[in-house]
Amino acid sequence: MTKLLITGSGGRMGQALIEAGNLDAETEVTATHDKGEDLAAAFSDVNAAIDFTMHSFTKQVLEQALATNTPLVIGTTGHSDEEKAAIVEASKTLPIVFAANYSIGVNTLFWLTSKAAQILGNDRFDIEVTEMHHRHKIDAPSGTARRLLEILNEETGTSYEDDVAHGRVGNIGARPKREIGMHTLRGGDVVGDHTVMFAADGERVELTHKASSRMTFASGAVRAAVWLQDQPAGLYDMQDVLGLKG
Ligand SMILES: NC(=O)C1=CN([C@@H]2O[C@H](COP(=O)(O)OP(=O)(O)OC[C@H]3O[C@@H](n4cnc5c(N)ncnc54)[C@H](OP(=O)(O)O)[C@@H]3O)[C@@H](O)[C@H]2O)C=CC1
Ligand SMILES: O=C(O)C1=N[C@H](C(=O)O)C[C@H](O)C1
Repeated sequence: MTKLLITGSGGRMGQALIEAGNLDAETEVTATHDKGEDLAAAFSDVNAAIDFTMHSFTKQVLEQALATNTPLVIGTTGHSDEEKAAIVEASKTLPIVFAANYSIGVNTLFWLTSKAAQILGNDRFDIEVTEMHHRHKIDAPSGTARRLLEILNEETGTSYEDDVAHGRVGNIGARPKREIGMHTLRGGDVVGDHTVMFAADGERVELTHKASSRMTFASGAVRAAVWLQDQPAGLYDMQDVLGLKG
């Protein structure tokens, strides 16, 4: 039985993770942590920790995971480059899964996006990405959309800094071929929608994923925590857990 710590236990994902961790036959949630509580005590007797909280809190979670040699699943999004570098550094001595999205459907969307970009390219096809989330989400674009853009950048030889256009306004002129449009929508209780669109003269391909329950992310993260028990130190993502690489 894998003993799990869930940080951010009072949050939307924290609640789903407690449910998923106690539903899985191989895991049990034996420790929880929320703001203001003793983090070191929470890490004292667990086999893995799952963190879906706030980007600025990750540093403290990494410190405790390193101090107690506890494998870590990170679902939090919105990290700065410096915060991401701290995760990479910690993964030299600790097994860590760090993924913008733990649903099997979105990880299939990542794979499909890569294949579609290889086949269609960005010469005849214009590439646009949209995402929509609930009104409470604090980072934009979503971590999942950032990962989709990374994949599209890799496949088309474009860059996030130079070629991604975040929304459009005014007399912007005709669309440059290399441009990838990124459009963020926020409203209501939307759990998470992502679309990658390839639009050409005469035809259009749209790849869409819509999450309707946070349990899809939570059960994926619990699966990642169980998988992590047998892994050496290193930085992994959900594609590794699902065996979708290669
Ligand atoms: N990778 C994936 O598959 C998914 C990732 N996410 C990501 O997970 C994160 C959390 O999302 P969500 O659950 O909706 O957010 P919530 O705001 O509902 O929950 C965040 C939780 O973290 C706690 N928290 C915030 N700051 C701190 C801190 N400094 N110290 C300790 N605890 C803290 C909050 O406590 P308090 O309420 O007291 O502030 C709250 O319990 C986001 O980054 C989101 O993008 C979400 C879904 C799927
Ligand atoms: O904050 C959320 O809710 C979500 N965040 C993740 C992201 O930023 O991609 C994953 C999911 O779409 C829900």
